[in-house]
Amino acid sequence: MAEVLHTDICVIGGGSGGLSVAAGAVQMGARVVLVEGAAMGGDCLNHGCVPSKALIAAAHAAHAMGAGGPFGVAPVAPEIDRTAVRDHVARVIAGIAPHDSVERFEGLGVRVIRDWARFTDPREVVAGGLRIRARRFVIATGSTPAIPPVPGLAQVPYLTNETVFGLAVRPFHLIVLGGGPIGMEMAQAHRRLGSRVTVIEAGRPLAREEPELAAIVLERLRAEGVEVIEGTAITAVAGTEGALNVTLADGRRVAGSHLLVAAGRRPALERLGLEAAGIAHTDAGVTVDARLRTTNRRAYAIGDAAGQGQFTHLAGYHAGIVIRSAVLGLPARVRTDHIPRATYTDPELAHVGLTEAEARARFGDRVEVVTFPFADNDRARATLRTDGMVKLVIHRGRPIGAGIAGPQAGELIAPWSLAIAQRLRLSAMAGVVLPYPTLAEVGKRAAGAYFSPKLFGNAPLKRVVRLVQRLLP
Ligand SMILES: Cc1cc2nc3c(=O)[nH]c(=O)nc-3n(C[C@H](O)[C@H](O)[C@H](O)COP(=O)(O)OP(=O)(O)OC[C@H]3O[C@@H](n4cnc5c(N)ncnc54)[C@H](O)[C@@H]3O)c2cc1C
Ligand SMILES: NC(=O)c1ccc[n+]([C@@H]2O[C@H](COP(=O)([O-])OP(=O)(O)OC[C@H]3O[C@@H](n4cnc5c(N)ncnc54)[C@H](O)[C@@H]3O)[C@@H](O)[C@H]2O)c1
Repeated sequence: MAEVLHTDICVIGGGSGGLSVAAGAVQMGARVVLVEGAAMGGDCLNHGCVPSKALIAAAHAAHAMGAGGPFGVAPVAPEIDRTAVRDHVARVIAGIAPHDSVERFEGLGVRVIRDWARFTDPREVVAGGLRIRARRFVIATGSTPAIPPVPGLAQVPYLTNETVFGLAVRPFHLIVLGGGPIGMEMAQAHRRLGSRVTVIEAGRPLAREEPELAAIVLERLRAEGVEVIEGTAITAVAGTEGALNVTLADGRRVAGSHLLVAAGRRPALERLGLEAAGIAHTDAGVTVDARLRTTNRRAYAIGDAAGQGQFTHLAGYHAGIVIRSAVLGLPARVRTDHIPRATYTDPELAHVGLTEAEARARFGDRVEVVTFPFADNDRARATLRTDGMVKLVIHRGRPIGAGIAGPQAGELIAPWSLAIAQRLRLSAMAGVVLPYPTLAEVGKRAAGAYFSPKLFGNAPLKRVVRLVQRLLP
């Protein structure tokens, strides 16, 4: 008979969400068991955010060597050692790994079990030869690459986010299936590292984003030589290692050396035995309420497994909600309107709140939109990075959506995340004083663009000003 382990909180999955719950809960005094079946740190550290941003940084360095011409700096062709690039990515992961390690978590007082967890009944999980009975369970099992049912795909060697960062060779011609954030980030990075790249997207690339902002990114990718075929799906795949052929819905064929499948994600639930615990789920993820509680009152689901979006910062935010609820007993509820997202292409693409289309569907004609181009920002001009735009969606004097395409958009979205989270008035964003010359001024100027027509060219205001000027001593 297996040993029974009693605990307050059992966290299943040691990725972005699960580690945050475990660290927070144990340091507040709860007894915590953490079960992780693969590498500590989850997708973000091992196969996602961290390696992708490290690869993008290497690609940026390569691109910069050929981009100095307009500054009077003669471009040179970079010599790229793909083994060294792969090692750089691995070193970045290894540098962060201690923060997510078994040793650190055991040092905090968490009991870490390295195994796959499975529910056997509504209040018991088995893992590592133990029966874990917990007051509360937190399902934080993340997601895995969705592999579309394309004929022939299962028979060819293809890459996913779980294998692409281990490549030590330069793909001669990388075909990317899917033009979402993963597909586009990887397409540009590989192009800059010397591969020919073709992205094939069934619908619109970066479809979730404001179309005019996505268009800025797409134009740049195409200008760098990434071929983007949109509006047609891959319907068949054939070939062997190094010699692959894909057939498109419109009959076209594309031949390439490697294929990266970036067709979305599916929640990693299959190992969990959710039925035994009475936990309902759909293809999108575990069914949760506004407090992230599942249909089993002892269990919560967070992060990618909860199917409400796939971002590390969302998983971290979910963790905070669960800590307040399961550790402190407070009735914390999730908000979704203030969660930002960024895609780390160059230029970057970032958004928080509603898009214009979403806002119009909700508020109709009461929505106002202003835009401001990076071309009118002095820092962008000085650095020759004028390809970009800020787009603000405004309702009753408050920003309810902000999108940015441009250099450092992922950083520049920060004040808008605060503004939307705190429901600040747009006047606060227009009135802030920022250092000159910074890219951050594009946000302030966009907010100012909303007020300019109301202040300048306003006939009643002009009459008041003339009167004041007559009366002033
Ligand atoms: C290529 C790529 C790039 C990305 N870039 C970004 C980015 O720049 N910014 C961003 O915010 N997000 C990014 N993401 C998304 C981000 O990685 C995820 O949203 C995040 O990792 C989700 O955290 P999580 O805790 O829900 O799951 P994960 O971090 O995936 O952790 C889940 C863990 O649970 C474990 N597990 C699963 N089942 C079981 C079980 N039955 N028992 C025990 N353990 C189990 C898994 O092994 C895994 O370690 C990217 C994703 C990819 C694929
Ligand atoms: N910077 C970031 O924060 C970041 C980066 C990468 C990933 N992520 C997260 O990971 C999630 C998944 O990203 P993703 O890019 O894999 O998924 P996605 O769902 O955003 O995009 C997948 C695309 O593949 C297309 N597709 C599917 N089948 C196809 C076929 N047979 N032929 C051609 N196209 C096909 C779909 O139309 C879709 O546009 C993102 O939504 C995001 O939440 C975040």
